[in-house]
Amino acid sequence: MTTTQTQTQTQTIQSTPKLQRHSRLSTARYGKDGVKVLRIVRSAEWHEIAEYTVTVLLEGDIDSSYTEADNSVIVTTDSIKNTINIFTQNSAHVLQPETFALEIGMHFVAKYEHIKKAHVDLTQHRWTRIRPSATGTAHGHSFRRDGDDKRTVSAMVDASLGLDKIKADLQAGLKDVFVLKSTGSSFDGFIQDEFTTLKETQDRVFSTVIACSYDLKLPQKDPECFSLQDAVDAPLDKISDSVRNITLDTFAVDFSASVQATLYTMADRIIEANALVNDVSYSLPNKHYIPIDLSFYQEKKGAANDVLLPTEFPSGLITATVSRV
Ligand SMILES: O=c1[nH]c(=O)c2[nH]c(=O)[nH]c2[nH]1
Repeated sequence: MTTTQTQTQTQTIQSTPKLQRHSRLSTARYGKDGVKVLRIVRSAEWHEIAEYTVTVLLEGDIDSSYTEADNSVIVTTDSIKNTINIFTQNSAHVLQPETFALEIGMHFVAKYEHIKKAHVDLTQHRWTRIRPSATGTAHGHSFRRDGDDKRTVSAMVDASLGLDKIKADLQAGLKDVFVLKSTGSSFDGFIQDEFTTLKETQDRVFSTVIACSYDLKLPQKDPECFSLQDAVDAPLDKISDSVRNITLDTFAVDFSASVQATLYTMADRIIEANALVNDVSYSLPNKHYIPIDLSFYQEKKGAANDVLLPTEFPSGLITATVSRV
């Protein structure tokens, strides 16, 4: 193609009249999803590690990138990924997931004037120190993935009113905590009508994959403006441990009258034990294990329900948010 041909084509494209608009942009948020990082914090023989999957989404004066093909307002998602990697290397808070997420969010609203909000979601994968049998003590640099469950953080930094009036929303939680108790759970007294086939039971398997999220109300030195120090000063790891322990202890020890009742007890205890937590949400799928009828084979009819069929779907799904009174 000659230069003249190229120019003519370019002119044709540029002179295309703008289409009449039938819409407006209501909301827009963009960024990088699923950025995976492992940080090693080295100190002689003792290493600390943190593995995260991070999502950063930005909001602000970016509408023209959608409506006018104006890329001049775009901090590329590639740069967002690079920023996460660089903060993972340089941050003094990298081992404290809530503070780390807030720090990344603060960076984007401070660095780019037209970026008003940053949403940082972070999942922390479990690594626990191996205790070699020769010593019985925690090893300095060897770890094992002791479970699928993860710690979660969802941080939002809002500088819409200016950098001297920053607001921060912070939720933390856990997810993918797969638990099962083989007794200590009943379910009866529910509505009986022409749609009901479920039998009442005083003894059933209770299994669920726990997802829990709690809002954190951080005390602020300056009530008008959030600062990272507010997160540094808060006992965030202690709260996380407390939520995990209460959730697992309640599930294990309490007799369950229903998934709903167990959910409420867990959340109520978390609010009682943690002054900075005012709202707790749970999502508890009821993973049904259905007794397999072996009465055709067993000598004794109605043999104990010791063999069950694990079913993934359909599952019940019990959710709620519980708030401080
Ligand atoms: O704990 C339960 N809650 C329900 O709402 C329900 N529904 C159901 O079929 N089984 C159960 N179990």
